[in-house]
Amino acid sequence: MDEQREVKVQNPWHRPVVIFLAGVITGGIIIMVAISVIQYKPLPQKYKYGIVLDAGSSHTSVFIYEWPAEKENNTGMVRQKHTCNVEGKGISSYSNNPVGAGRSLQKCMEEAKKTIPAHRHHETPVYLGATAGMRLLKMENEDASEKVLESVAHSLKSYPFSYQGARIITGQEEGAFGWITVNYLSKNLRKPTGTLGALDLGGASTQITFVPQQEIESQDNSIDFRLYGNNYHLYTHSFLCYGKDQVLKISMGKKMESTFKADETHPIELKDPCFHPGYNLTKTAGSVFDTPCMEGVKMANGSFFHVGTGNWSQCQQSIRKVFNTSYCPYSRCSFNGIFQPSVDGNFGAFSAFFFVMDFLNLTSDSLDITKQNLSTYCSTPWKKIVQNHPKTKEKYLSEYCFSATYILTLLEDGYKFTSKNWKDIKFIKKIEDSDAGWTLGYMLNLTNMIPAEAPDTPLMPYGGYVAFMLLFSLLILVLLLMVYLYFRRSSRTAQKDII
Ligand SMILES: Nc1ncnc2c1ncn2[C@@H]1O[C@H](COP(=O)(O)OP(=O)(O)O)[C@@H](O)[C@H]1O
Ligand SMILES: [Ca+2]
Repeated sequence: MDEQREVKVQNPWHRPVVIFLAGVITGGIIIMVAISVIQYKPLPQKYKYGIVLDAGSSHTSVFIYEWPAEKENNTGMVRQKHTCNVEGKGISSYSNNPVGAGRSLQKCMEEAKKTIPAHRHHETPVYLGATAGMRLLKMENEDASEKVLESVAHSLKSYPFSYQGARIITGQEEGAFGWITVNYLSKNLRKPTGTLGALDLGGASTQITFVPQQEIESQDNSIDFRLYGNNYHLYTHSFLCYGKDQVLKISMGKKMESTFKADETHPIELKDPCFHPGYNLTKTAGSVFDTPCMEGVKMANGSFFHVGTGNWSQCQQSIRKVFNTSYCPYSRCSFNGIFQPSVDGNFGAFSAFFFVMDFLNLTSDSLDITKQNLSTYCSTPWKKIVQNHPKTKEKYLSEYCFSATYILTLLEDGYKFTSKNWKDIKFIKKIEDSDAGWTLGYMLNLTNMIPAEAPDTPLMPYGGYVAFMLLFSLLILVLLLMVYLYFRRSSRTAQKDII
């Protein structure tokens, strides 16, 4: 009996104190895991907002962006929540009525107030960036351009948002921020993979931006960025007056200059291969020559009949005349003496590049097939075109043949794309529900949302962390149980041996 009692006393697992301590340790581990899991659980998502107005030459669009507050420095987190197209023309058309420019924004800004939760209004930045239409107005009439900018600024300040400025952005900014937008949305910026070049076509200017293989020979065309720990050396150029609306005016002006000299009788007929056969509209010379882009072209006046002949190759011949390729002060040029390295890698072509090519179903064929299809389209009678597209605005409809011919000529003769790398051009409108364009990149830059260095990332993702903690604590429990069972068995064996 005495021996048995001694053994019982020697076996520590039978002591209530030890059992109590084991319970406390196990409970402590469970509480520790529970607290750390709850502590690091992501808080319910809080969203922040930003507004950018794209005051283009033809119209103004309001973009509302949204992003989770605690993830603002991660690539691809900002998304487009809402867009609103301002009624009427672009702000540069209000040169004779500047107050009207500010007033035109009202409807869309009221919509923005409804879209963004009221408690976020005061911290939501609003930016307005004006592009080539306002650049041209500034060249023509600086005073009028300032009055228009004052008017839109005054209008934007009357809303409860955080007004951050209304200005004309430079062509380099327009190109570079378009490039940032498409690469941010494609999540290319933190990966070692290549980037996407950006091609933007507007009504009054066009931009080309990409990472070149060759050295950039002109300082004006070079932009450097450090984003997420990577250095980017970009080539960019913006051609003022080479948006599709201005090129249409220039090429019509040039045609008028050459035909109207020979024929003095009024009203004059302007035969145009870029318009469909059967198209015939009376236009005024003033509506063609109302631009500073027509320098050196002899001005016509009065009205004329704009008559379509629908001949694609003649149309291309007439468009080629707007590119000056007679001089180049560098090793290679696109046109008008502007340096351009050879195009390299994939390109996203957006805004009017997309609108036009998508409308004509010309976004996925080889360059040769695209030309053939466009040629057939241009020679289709105007009557039939209208019948086939009763809902499309006739002004847009009448210009698609011209616009697509200009696009092919700009890409092939201007930028030197070939039938080999034609497939590298992707005609895009949106990437992941956000429009391709300069506005997103502009906002990301001004709100410092793209850090120069890669932000620190946790050792493991949240899900992995929770799973790890749970498994680890389960392992400790199992170990404790095994030790307990082992000691219990060995103490029983010891007891039996003694008996
Ligand atoms: N659905 C459409 N079809 C064809 N062209 C369009 C369509 N929507 C917009 N556009 C054209 O896209 C161009 C947009 O240019 P915009 O951004 O206003 O000028 P910029 O960038 O030169 O200041 C304009 O030429 C406009 O007519
Ligand atoms: Ca534009």
